[in-house]
Amino acid sequence: MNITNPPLFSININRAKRSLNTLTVCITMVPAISGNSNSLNILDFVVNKGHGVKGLADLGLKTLPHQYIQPPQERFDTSLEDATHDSIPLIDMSRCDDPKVAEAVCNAAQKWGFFQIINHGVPIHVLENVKEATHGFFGLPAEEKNKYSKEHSVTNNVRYGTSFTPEAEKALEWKDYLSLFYVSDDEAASCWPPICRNEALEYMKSFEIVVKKLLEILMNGLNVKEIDQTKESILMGSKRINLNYYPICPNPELTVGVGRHSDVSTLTLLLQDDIGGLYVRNTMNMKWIHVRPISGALVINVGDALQIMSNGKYKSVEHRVSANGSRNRISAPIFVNPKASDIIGPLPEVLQSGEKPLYKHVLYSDYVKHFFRKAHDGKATIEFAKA
Ligand SMILES: COc1cc(/C=C/C(=O)SCCNC(=O)CCNC(=O)[C@H](O)C(C)(C)COP(=O)(O)OP(=O)(O)OC[C@H]2O[C@@H](n3cnc4c(N)ncnc43)[C@H](O)[C@@H]2OP(=O)(O)O)ccc1O
Ligand SMILES: O=C(O)CCC(=O)C(=O)O
Ligand SMILES: [Fe+2]
Repeated sequence: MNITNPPLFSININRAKRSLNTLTVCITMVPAISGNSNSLNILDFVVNKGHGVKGLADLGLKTLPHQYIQPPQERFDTSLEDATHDSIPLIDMSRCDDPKVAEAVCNAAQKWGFFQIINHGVPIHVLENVKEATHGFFGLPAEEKNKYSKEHSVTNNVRYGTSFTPEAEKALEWKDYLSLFYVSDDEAASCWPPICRNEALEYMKSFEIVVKKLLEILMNGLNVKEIDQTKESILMGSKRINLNYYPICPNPELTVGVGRHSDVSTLTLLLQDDIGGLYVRNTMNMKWIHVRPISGALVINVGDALQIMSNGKYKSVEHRVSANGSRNRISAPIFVNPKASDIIGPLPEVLQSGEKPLYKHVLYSDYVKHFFRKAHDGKATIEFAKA
């Protein structure tokens, strides 16, 4: 990575004084992070002490710490990117039994890997509640949030973190997250943070019907006529909700909110607020398309598990998120996945006609662990399953 002249930190004291918590942080942390090469202290403040990038933003930094400076080829040139007028398909699910809707869903999954849906049946108040609960969680003091970090969480199923894999990344990403893996209502009631657990659970449950419908349509497009119990487990045997928080960034042009990656899920359903910043690769010309926020809509994308099961027919497309210089952004993806113990590979129905398998069979948890052990690297994860 090419980093020249790492910027010095400068802190806006008035902004930092706005809350007592932040003031405490400010007094105790300024000496520790005011150098220009003190990477250990930034990591300590953001990762170990659990302040996250929100903690940095609350200090009112005027320049981005050098640890967040991405190499030039990974940065955003939003003037170029917003100039492309392509957009991913928008599909109205109110007549989801209409063959035209099924055709639109299958075409979008093949051509774009991404689409937005409206009239999906998830009540607006459920979406609004989870957005509010996300702001609630990230607004908690660092000590509270840090109870859910990898080091302190009572379970692996609940994890508060920052960036993606800080220990493996050459440059960090400007995002904090809370990841909630669903095991049971009882486990959620005892382990998920009280400030967002009911809202996250209600959100996850309200999706069940539309997820099943989408998978039924997509399976039909692969000649899979019935989703029996085995298929149901492989397609949607596990669910994870992430609540993502992208605070205001002092130099958004130098960093990313999330780097280029594809999801390892079967399908991802994503709720974003009205701020924007999600970009999807147009695989036909390799340009980036902005996913325009549409009130009440959900963004759907194919994940690697479905690309593998469909033998490449449905595309798990690279996407990334920009950082924002003026507004805090949140998003809430639900990752619908195989179970960790499932073996995934191209479905027999897809290979029936003699098509050559592009992927081998892999244990799904091995695939996910491979994804989580490295930094974001575009479409490289799927190499792990190449035949
Ligand atoms: C955070 O920023 C992100 C996240 C994403 C996510 C995109 C997705 O598509 S998430 C969907 C993933 N699928 C599942 O969770 C369902 C299946 N589950 C499993 O296979 C397992 O539960 C497991 C996730 C592999 C964890 O199994 P476990 O036995 O508990 O293994 P560990 O040893 O604890 O973890 C393995 C390895 O992964 C790291 N890790 C685990 N959970 C998370 C998490 N929620 N977030 C980040 N990293 C996680 C963990 O640190 C371990 O690494 P080690 O180096 O410590 O061994 C997309 C974009 C983003 O920016
Ligand atoms: O925040 C977003 O819009 C997308 C986040 C994302 O790609 C992810 O969490 O996998
Ligand atoms: Fe993603």
